[in-house]
Amino acid sequence: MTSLEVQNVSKVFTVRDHGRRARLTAVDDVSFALRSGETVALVGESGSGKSTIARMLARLTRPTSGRILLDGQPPGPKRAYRGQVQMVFQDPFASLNPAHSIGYHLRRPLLLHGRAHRGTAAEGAVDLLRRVNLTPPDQVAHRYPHELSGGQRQRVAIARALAPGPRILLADEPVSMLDVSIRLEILHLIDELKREEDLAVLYVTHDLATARYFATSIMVMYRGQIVESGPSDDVILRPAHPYTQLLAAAAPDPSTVRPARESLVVRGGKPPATGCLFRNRCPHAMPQCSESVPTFGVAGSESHSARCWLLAPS
Ligand SMILES: Nc1ncnc2c1ncn2[C@@H]1O[C@H](COP(=O)(O)OP(=O)(O)OP(=O)(O)O)[C@@H](O)[C@H]1O
Repeated sequence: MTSLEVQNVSKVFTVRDHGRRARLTAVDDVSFALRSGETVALVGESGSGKSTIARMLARLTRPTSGRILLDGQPPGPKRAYRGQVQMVFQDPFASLNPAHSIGYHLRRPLLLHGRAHRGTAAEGAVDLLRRVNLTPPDQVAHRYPHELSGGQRQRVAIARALAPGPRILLADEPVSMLDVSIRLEILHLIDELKREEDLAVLYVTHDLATARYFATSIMVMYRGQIVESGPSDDVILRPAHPYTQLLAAAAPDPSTVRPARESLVVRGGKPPATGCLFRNRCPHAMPQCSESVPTFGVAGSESHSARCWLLAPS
């Protein structure tokens, strides 16, 4: 069983604020694990730090502090790590090179990661296209990105991510740029591949409905922190943190899929710098919320917890 463990990871960016250098904590002391055969959804509004987490796991950016362990070990060289951990990006239009054929996009990682040699790479590419249901695969291999629809391109991006034979797939808003009508197909494809290949999947999304449907567990992020996590149904049906409650109340009917970017955005005044970062938007804020934010278990579920004083045992 493969696992990717995130231990107390933080990411601080240096940004310019009115011409002065300032520190922006994009991810603040986050811990969780991804395991084979499970999808973990990371949900939260825009700017909460979801992509920064995915990018740190893909080793596209370094954590400022904390550790990421692959099967209990500090990850080795980047190429070997990328053979195990692959990412699918949000924008299928930007992620493929218009100058190269689809077959080229797939042969390259097969060769680079030693999964094929010159004589077998073309066949390997066709096999990958078959696995993501792009038919007829031998013809699709000769096409160029501009000849494909957004959904087909995202299937190619998924095929390319599968090429090195990864154990972990990071899917950063994989359907948010696609036509609503094909989003579920792509999410079902990722789900099928997860089951067939026993992948561990991180699903980054704004959308609570698909998070609940496709993920084993959900983590809710607010301003760089995971404020609630637990089994998907528990988090959505019995949200414990006032922020999750707000998201769940604003979410669409779970049987439909729509871009939830707008629906998840809730408004408030200037955010606090310490204590509970949500307290200025919280209808239940108490004096102790300005001091510390402990994590409490939610009664009735072993793995459901939230960072909120409302859950303190009386
Ligand atoms: N390279 C960077 N330099 C400076 N700030 C950054 C950088 N990347 C991200 N940030 C900031 O970090 C915070 C978290 O951004 P991130 O993209 O991780 O959020 P997100 O939850 O993925 O948002 P979205 O859903 O819009 O993609 C934001 O305030 C963002 O502006």
